[in-house]
Amino acid sequence: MNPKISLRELDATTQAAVAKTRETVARWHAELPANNLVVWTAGNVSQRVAGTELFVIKPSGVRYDELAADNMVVCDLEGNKIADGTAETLRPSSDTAAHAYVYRHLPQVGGVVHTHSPYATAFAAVYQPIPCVLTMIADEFGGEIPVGPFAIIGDDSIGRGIVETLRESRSPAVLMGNHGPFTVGKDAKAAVKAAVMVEEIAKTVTFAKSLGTPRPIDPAAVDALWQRYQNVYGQPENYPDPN
Ligand SMILES: O=C(CO)[C@@H](O)[C@H](O)COP(=O)(O)O
Repeated sequence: MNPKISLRELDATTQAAVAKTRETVARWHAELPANNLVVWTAGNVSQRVAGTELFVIKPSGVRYDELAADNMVVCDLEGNKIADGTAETLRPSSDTAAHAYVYRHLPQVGGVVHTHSPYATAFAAVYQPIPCVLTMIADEFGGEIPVGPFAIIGDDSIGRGIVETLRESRSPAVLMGNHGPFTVGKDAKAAVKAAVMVEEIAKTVTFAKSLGTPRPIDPAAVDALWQRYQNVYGQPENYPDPN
């Protein structure tokens, strides 16, 4: 707990930004069960509060149908809950330290997601990177999806493993060994999309392996696919985003 920071004593602009981020993070948690990425409470989403040293994350162990903006927990970038208006006893996600480490060390990251989605987690269990054998992998991940080191929850070791692995890759997803996928993005929506996509392609590659040997895409083609998808696909930046 960081009692030194009290939400109601922050300026009105920051309070408004926190309120908007709480709504956003609550909304994107609903996509985890909706996309079959979690069972029970086994996954979490966070988003940096733009322009501040704060981020918002779900409360630990709370069912997705009980999550709402007003029970989203506000933390400083060390992962300490601030006096955010929720009950003092309401604890942030057990992965808060990992999310906080990512925000401290990857300033371009605005959203983090962790799940135990079955197909991606199976690759984490056998320490197998997901090879770049599909155009959708090249589009979204820019190459193979890497495996990160095993680390026990409770300190900065998971976060350090995520950051050190992602720094060596274009991928917004890392399969933490013996644990499961963590994904990052410019915001919670982008990180949730990466979590949905990594599970989908892990499933397809698993099926492909049962049919034969998946064939990696030529690296030059991967680069071309990734550049197009990142810079041309979809609508221009100013397209009105309802979320
Ligand atoms: O991997 C773990 C626990 O080992 C966590 O990811 C939980 O599965 C989700 O925890 P909360 O966000 O509900 O604390």
